[in-house]
Amino acid sequence: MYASRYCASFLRPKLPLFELPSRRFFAAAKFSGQKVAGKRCPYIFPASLSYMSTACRTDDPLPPSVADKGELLRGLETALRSSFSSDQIAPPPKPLIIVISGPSGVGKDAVIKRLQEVREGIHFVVSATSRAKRPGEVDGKDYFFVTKEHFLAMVERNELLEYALVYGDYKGIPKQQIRDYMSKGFDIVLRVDIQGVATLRSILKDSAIFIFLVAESEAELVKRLIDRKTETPETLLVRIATAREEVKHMIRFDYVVVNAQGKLDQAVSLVGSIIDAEKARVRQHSADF
Ligand SMILES: Nc1ncnc2c1ncn2[C@@H]1O[C@H](COP(=O)(O)OP(=O)(O)OP(=O)(O)O)[C@@H](O)[C@H]1O
Repeated sequence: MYASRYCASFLRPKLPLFELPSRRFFAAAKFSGQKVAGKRCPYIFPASLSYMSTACRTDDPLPPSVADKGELLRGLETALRSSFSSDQIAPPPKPLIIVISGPSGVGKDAVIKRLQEVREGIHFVVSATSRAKRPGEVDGKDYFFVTKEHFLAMVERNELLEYALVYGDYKGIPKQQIRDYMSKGFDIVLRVDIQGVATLRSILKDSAIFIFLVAESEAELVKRLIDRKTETPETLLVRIATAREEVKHMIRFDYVVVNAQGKLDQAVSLVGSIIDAEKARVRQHSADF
């Protein structure tokens, strides 16, 4: 495992408490930055220390024994006058809110479903809707299917983060569900129609990431909608006309992901990479609503 061994040098005169590591592994080097085995030592201890020391790698394949490593570590701690902390250096990533939007039929549901299958710790917030259930949809899984009256009562009680009237039906996001899952450490995925994006941006600002899903072309999007067999020619027309308008709002998003025909996994993998990158940010998103 060790391609090289460590060597260090410690100038003896000012090291009263310090035991020199065994000579078997540590060749003496006279001062920081000195060449050892033909290489300049990359690690240089501050010159303000009461002595100078260096640690560098040579090409010697022999690893130091466990005892020697322990000895070296203790020596380094003594030199630094503090022990090495085992605390995590990077702060633990905070749960994210990921907003996914895009034209009707682009594959929002398909991408989210697959993302949940391949990635742990994702909670897809189940929206409430007043639209009728489509064949195969499950109440509480795909949506909470409620009556228009029930939906408006939820609005009245301020239970929704955002809601909109989409193609004659209400759709909205229950706040409590987000709070509950974020407190358990889950990343939250919200699926909203384009008109909800502007509202969510104004509420969540930079505390969420906004991903716009597109097909590779308009022609592919139309084919996909036809193949889904859920639309009449009239509703198809409305969805396609709306999709044309929606693409103009891409600028509101942080990322655009192409969900190309037959390449669902590629789109899902890109969404996963975006989430990973966002979690590695130094200044993390923090939601407060
Ligand atoms: N990459 C893909 N390749 C082929 N077919 C896909 C792809 N992604 C999704 N589909 C299919 O396209 C159809 C539309 O997908 P989906 O219902 O997920 O879209 P949506 O954006 O959620 O639509 P809506 O907003 O109307 O609910 C579905 O039949 C789905 O299985």
